[in-house]
Amino acid sequence: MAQWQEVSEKSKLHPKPVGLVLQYGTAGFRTNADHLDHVMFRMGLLATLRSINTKAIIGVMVTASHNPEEDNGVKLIDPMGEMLTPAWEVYATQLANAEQDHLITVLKDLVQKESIDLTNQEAEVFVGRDTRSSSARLSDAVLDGVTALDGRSKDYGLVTTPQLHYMVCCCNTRGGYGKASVEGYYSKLSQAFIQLTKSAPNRTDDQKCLLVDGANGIGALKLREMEPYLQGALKVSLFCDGTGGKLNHQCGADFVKVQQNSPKGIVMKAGERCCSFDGDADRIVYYYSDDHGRFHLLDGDKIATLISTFLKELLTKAGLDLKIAVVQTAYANGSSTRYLEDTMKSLSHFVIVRCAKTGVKHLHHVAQEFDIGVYFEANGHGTVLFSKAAEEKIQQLCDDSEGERQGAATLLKNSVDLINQTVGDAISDMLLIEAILAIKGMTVQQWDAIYTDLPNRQLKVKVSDRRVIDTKDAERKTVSPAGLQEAIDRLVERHQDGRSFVRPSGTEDVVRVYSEAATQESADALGHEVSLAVYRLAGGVGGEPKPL
Ligand SMILES: CC(=O)N[C@H]1[C@@H](OP(=O)(O)O)O[C@H](CO)[C@@H](O)[C@@H]1O
Ligand SMILES: [Mg+2]
Repeated sequence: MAQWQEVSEKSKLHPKPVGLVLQYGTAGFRTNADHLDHVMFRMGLLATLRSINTKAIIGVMVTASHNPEEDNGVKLIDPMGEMLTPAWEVYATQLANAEQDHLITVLKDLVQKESIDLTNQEAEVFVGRDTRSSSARLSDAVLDGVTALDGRSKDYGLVTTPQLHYMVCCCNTRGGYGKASVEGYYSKLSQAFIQLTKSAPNRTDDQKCLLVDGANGIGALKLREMEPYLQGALKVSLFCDGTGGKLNHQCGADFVKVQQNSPKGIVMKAGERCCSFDGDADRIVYYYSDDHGRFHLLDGDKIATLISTFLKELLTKAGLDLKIAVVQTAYANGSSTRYLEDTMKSLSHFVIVRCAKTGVKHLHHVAQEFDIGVYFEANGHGTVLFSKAAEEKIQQLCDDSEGERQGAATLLKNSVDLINQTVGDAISDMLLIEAILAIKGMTVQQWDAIYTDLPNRQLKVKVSDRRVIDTKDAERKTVSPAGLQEAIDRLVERHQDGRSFVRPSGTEDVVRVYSEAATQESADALGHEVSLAVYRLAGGVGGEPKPL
């Protein structure tokens, strides 16, 4: 059993800056890398306790995703590869913020509350990291934390966030989900992709080509490693591969989505299919430039539409009666929701549509309620979940049917294998999208034309305390401060197809404002008007928001 005195001594080697307070945000802790050594050590402790508590392997990923290179962060992974359960986020925050002389009290409290038996209990933690210059020393701090509580650890070194989620799930299912190695990951996904694209025999070399922006991060490294496994079934031209530019700087999925523009320096031919990963390769967005040089973004909403249509068509062909749902957030473009709810229904492709709070953990949870749950945030983070029963029915049909039904079931089965169900995965999502486009013989323009996005705008407002804003209805309405929702309602009414909502960010000290309307001018004006209302009613600081 670990000696508390010893843990306390070891913790002194990872000193906490006195007074520093951090929150476990939408996706773990994230801040300047210089302030995180103690957090990493303590997350090593927490992961070890969680491992004892769940009798399973827990993952710790050192990354700050799409943040600048100077930042870093940590994400914890639960037994089935999903994100850490919210109940333990509270402990994570308490541990990260405890001053040195209070740390053991907080640990003992946790052990007592969760009835963790520290005697003769095995614990194992998997650790991975992204390519940031600070990540190696920070992941060493995590490993120190695990050792301090006598846990075992396995250091996977440089991996994408979804690869580490996959490893955790593989091991905890005793190989049921796959082989827990990067080679196992590459083989599983590549095989499924090759099988799927065999159903598109007329694919031209042109259709096999894809331009990939690796955000100068881990995704670029890993995609390059994976290429031989794909055996030419996909021809990737990789740029922002980390050899020259800076991580996430003027490139990557977040840059492309927020700027609604291509990464700096990339040369795109008209109509050429391009995609961008984010800094830890758990997000992806697609885009292309048309004959007039106009930029077209295909975000998480367009991806969810493509995937759910594909799956729904296969279910119909296979004669499988499985409930399929698409889970979005309030940031989903209104056109996508209308398309999913109305147009697909009229095409006899009925899917259930749900709205969850921002943050993948919320979407994942809702998606688990259905036979098949497709979930995507508008920014390109998402995946598909299949229930055990759904997977079994698909497998059974592969074995027992013939002809068109068996063909459809086999495509479904290969899709299940290609999808990383633990978490959004840029590489897995990319391969699935490429396979769907190939099988449907669809160009990126045709995909884009499924529906037209409503013009929209995302803005940020600084307030003295963003917690004064409370929301309901999956963040689509505010309940406080008083009068804000009424003000937003009045402003929205003045714009054709207007919609707007505000919520406190979980990763930055700002209030986010979203607006959409029939024209860009209108969306921008509405965004500005709502920003002003937030500024006036929710304690804005600094100068008043200016019109765009
Ligand atoms: C509008 C938006 O894109 N919000 C992002 C952002 O959360 P905020 O709570 O909005 O800061 O970071 C999250 C973690 O990466 C991501 O899940 C989420 O979608
Ligand atoms: Mg990310």
